[in-house]
Amino acid sequence: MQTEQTLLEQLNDNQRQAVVYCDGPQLVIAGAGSGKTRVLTYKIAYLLVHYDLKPWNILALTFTNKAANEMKGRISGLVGDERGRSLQMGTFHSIFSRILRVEAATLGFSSDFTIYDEADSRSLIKSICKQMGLDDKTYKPSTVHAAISMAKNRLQMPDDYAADGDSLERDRRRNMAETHKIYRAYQSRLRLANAMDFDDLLVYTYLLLNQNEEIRRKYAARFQYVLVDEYQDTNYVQQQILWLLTRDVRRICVVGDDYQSIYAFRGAKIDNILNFQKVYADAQLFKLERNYRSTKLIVAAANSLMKHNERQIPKEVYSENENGEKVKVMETISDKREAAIVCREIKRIRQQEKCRWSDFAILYRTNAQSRLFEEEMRKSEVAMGDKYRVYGGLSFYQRKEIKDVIAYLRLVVNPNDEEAFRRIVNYPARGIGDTTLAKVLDCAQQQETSLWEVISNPVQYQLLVNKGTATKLLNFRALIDGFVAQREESDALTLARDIIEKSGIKADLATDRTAEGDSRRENLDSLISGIADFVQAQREDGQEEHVLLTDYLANVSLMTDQDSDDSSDDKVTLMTIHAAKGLEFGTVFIVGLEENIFPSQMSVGSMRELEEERRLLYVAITRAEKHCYLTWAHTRWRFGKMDGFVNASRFLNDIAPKYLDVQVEGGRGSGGHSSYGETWGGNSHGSYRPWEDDYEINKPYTGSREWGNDYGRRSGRMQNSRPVAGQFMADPKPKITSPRQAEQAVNPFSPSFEKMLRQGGRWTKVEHAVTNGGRTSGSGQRTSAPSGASSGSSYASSGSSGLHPGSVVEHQRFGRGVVVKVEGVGENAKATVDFDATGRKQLLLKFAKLRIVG
Ligand SMILES: Nc1ncnc2c1ncn2[C@@H]1O[C@H](COP(=O)(O)OP(=O)(O)OP(=O)(O)O)[C@@H](O)[C@H]1O
Repeated sequence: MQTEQTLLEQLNDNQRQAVVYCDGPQLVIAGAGSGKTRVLTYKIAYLLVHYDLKPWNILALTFTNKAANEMKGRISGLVGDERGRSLQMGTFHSIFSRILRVEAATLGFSSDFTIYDEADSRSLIKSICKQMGLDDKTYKPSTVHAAISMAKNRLQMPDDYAADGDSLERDRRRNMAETHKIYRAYQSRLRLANAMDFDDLLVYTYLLLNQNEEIRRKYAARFQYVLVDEYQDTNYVQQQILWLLTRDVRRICVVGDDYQSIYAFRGAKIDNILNFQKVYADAQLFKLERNYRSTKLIVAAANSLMKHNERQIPKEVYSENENGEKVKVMETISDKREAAIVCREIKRIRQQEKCRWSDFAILYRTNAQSRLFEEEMRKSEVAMGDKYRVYGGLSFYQRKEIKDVIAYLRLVVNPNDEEAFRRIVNYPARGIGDTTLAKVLDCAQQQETSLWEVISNPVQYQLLVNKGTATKLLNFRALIDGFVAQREESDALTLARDIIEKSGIKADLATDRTAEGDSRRENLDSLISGIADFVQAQREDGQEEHVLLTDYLANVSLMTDQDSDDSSDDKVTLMTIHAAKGLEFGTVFIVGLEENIFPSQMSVGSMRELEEERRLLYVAITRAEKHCYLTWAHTRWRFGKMDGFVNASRFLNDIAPKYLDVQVEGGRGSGGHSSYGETWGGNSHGSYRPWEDDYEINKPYTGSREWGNDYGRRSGRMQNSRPVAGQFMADPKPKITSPRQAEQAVNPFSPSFEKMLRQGGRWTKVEHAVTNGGRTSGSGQRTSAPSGASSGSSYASSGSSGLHPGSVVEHQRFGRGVVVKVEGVGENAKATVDFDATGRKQLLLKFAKLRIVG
């Protein structure tokens, strides 16, 4: 246990001031890496030691359960286990779901309500659309759910929504005019199922506190001090709940960084942090600006990026660490090369600095981008197949076999749970088909009751099924009833084991002798181990003898993205930037810095969204301690074809060039200050000369160019206007998976592929795409005319046609030059060109697209 004195000694001046100020509302703006967690942890310890507050009177809200557990552990270390354990600390959802269970009756729910996850919500919407006769291609469940979720985030209930002209108009424009009716049906089905979705946990907490003054006072009095982490990512409802809880005593401390607000797509409102001092007029502002994590140059680069955002609280984050090296920008010819180069760099740095695999992270905008890196790592010559871990994709709890068992557990706890019922009523198969289920559903709808009620009283609800089906339904009911009866005596572990056995799931899985079947059985074992762990942990925490299923389910359903992260492995991390929030790594690669990927296509039309994308890049850069790389590729495969309109991300132009060391594939960087250009071009790598084989024939490019100006010009004038599908949006719920099997990908430079292109006549289109930086079409037409280019110019094709000594040509990177010699034919056609700025080069025409300008 530490004394107040020793606690405060571990903080810098600004951190200490933020910790000891407890007289009223407080806003702590904490720059990246400035010790936000430390301040929160120590402040709570200080409240316990100096003010002798009782731990249950302190409410601390975090972004993930993991963060809460870590903080609890650290506080216990400072002030002792007993006090640490009793703190009210967790995510908004987990803390408020506990309150809702206690107060459920006031809201007309029973305390055993189920929490529907995203998949449940979508499945329910799908079922409603089906019943309403709406096409689920027009009314995509995910889109409808997003609309409902956003409405809830605005505290707009079905009646408000139906009366809101703007919402109705927007839905009409999207051909989804019936959304308000779906919303109404959705809310009523949730209620019949005694279920709440994630958003409801907040909405009902708000309604509970707002409509019941006595209850509000009770909790306002209980939570004498409220602390909130990551305040920049709170939404409107969360802010409203906090106001209800703190408006009397106003002892609230919010910590956050407006620069790191990246969850607007989930409803987060940066205005909460920007306007905190308006809402709490007497709030004191504290700024933590010293970054302990990164080198000076990384911090400076990140700051320079943020100068381009208008909406912000001004701050000057600084570092007292060493200068370090500039942020490296790597421009590669293709997405495959990008992956190859990143892997090579990881190996080089690891060997040079004797660091661990886990010191590296590859961060991308969307989950789909991980595939190429996985493929590269799995190549035998790269041999990193077991050295990486992908976070994303299907989480453990989303796997079918796990969802099946959880559905049984849910139904036992809350037999009215419609989604659980529908999932398992005929799993394992017991002869209750879709037609029967549809009848039960219709009956429940007409009688405004749950599916369970209908099968419990089929006669009363006039369920019209034949005798055989009625018996099957009764048997199912008896099976579940048996577990319900057992629920009070058995703990969660025993009950889960019994359910797997008696429901027939175990027998069903036993029949599957495939590798897939093995993995399903292993997953079930793992689920059981998880339940055993939970039961054990609860007992160690002094919970009662029987750890109830309700507690386990509440815990599982509120797991957040990062909660199952086991970062103890020594592996390279591959994850989206959203998932990397709050983490730090020695070396960070931020990949795919291209227009329409980062920033995403969805954001480029709106200033606010662009600013959010810029903040996302800020978050990514500030994860790096020592080395930070920004990479982009001239060509990228998407949706099974090469995207030949790739431009560098406009954000590269936002970072002050003096903090960047630009490396162009095949040549030295523009910075000229780094020795890195040498190794990159291939000189000091000995045998590794990446470009000579597949791109430029002669020596690597050794010239320089003005990165900043060039990108400004290019991204400005050659915007890609093609739509990009949702696959490239941020995955709102990144999940952890093991490395997955390599998928088949087409290698743009493989012999067979080239042959295919030549034969299929797509070659011209693709080869233009390779290097002409945004101009389109096989005929050499451009979608937008680059400034200074003559409108009559044409491209040299894969052969040498059109090119002859004396031709004046333009190359995207080397600039203008005069052709000296043309030799070879077809595939092997080469040209020797004297470039004004960069000297003589010999180029393979099939790759080095030259535009003939004179
Ligand atoms: N006063 C201090 N003295 C030494 N190290 C510190 C101090 N405060 C924080 N640190 C260290 O700085 C690093 C960053 O701290 P922390 O993770 O709390 O930052 P953060 O503000 O939460 O960062 P971010 O918002 O970027 O995720 C940690 O390694 C932490 O131990």
